[in-house]
Amino acid sequence: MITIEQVSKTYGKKEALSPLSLTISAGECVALCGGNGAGKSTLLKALTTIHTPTTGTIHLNGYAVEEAAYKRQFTYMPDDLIFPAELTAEENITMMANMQGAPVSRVEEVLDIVGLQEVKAQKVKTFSKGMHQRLAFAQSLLSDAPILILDEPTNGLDPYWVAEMQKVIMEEHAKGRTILFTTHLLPIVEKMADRLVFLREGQLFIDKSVAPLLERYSSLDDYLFEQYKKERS
Ligand SMILES: Nc1ncnc2c1ncn2[C@@H]1O[C@H](COP(=O)(O)OP(=O)(O)OP(=O)(O)O)[C@@H](O)[C@H]1O
Repeated sequence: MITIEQVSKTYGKKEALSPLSLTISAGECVALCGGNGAGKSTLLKALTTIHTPTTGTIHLNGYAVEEAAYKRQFTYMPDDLIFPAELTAEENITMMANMQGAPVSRVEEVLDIVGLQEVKAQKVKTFSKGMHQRLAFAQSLLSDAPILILDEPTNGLDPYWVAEMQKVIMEEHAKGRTILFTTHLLPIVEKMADRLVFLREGQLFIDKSVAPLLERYSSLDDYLFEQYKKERS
């Protein structure tokens, strides 16, 4: 369970996130959407302790940020992960497994899941954008922490890998893990998410269950278009 209470973030004079409260139940799959600069990554960075919120509190499965158990509750795929370029894919993932306290046996499994087994001996500097992205996803699968936090996981992937990654995330969801991911692609939200949380200019704009919306609208695009129209009228 993720409990966010009145969390805000200000960078200098810029309020990237206005005080925001949100509860995500254990086992839910939530898509965090919104335009460029809406505050999605800022919220994920607060959740993952990369940034300290300006105000508010966050609990993961009841643990506060200050408690050691907090960091054991989640695994995270950032949108800007930089790997040591001179190390191979396997060396990078092994190093991360050691840092995360994950069993080394898991390294080969995750490289397999993301289809990098055959190129695992290649230095990361030779990798394409999509291969980097799959490696970042692989490291997020090392630990079996109950909450999986993914920042634009399908960014830069070709259609085959978009579908494969969706499949893996849905399998993790089916195992009971709580998933919070950001995306700009509403068809992915339709396919994967139980719930759509949409930020606009650092504020909560929409928080709705996806299935009932898809009973009323032919797509989430149509629903969002209507919300914007309502606002302007
Ligand atoms: N380290 C930082 N210093 C100053 N401003 C920042 C910093 N990080 C983000 N911002 C600003 O905070 C706002 C929210 O940014 P954030 O990266 O959270 O948006 P986002 O919703 O993830 O956007 P995108 O879809 O483009 O990735 C933006 O106006 C951005 O310029």
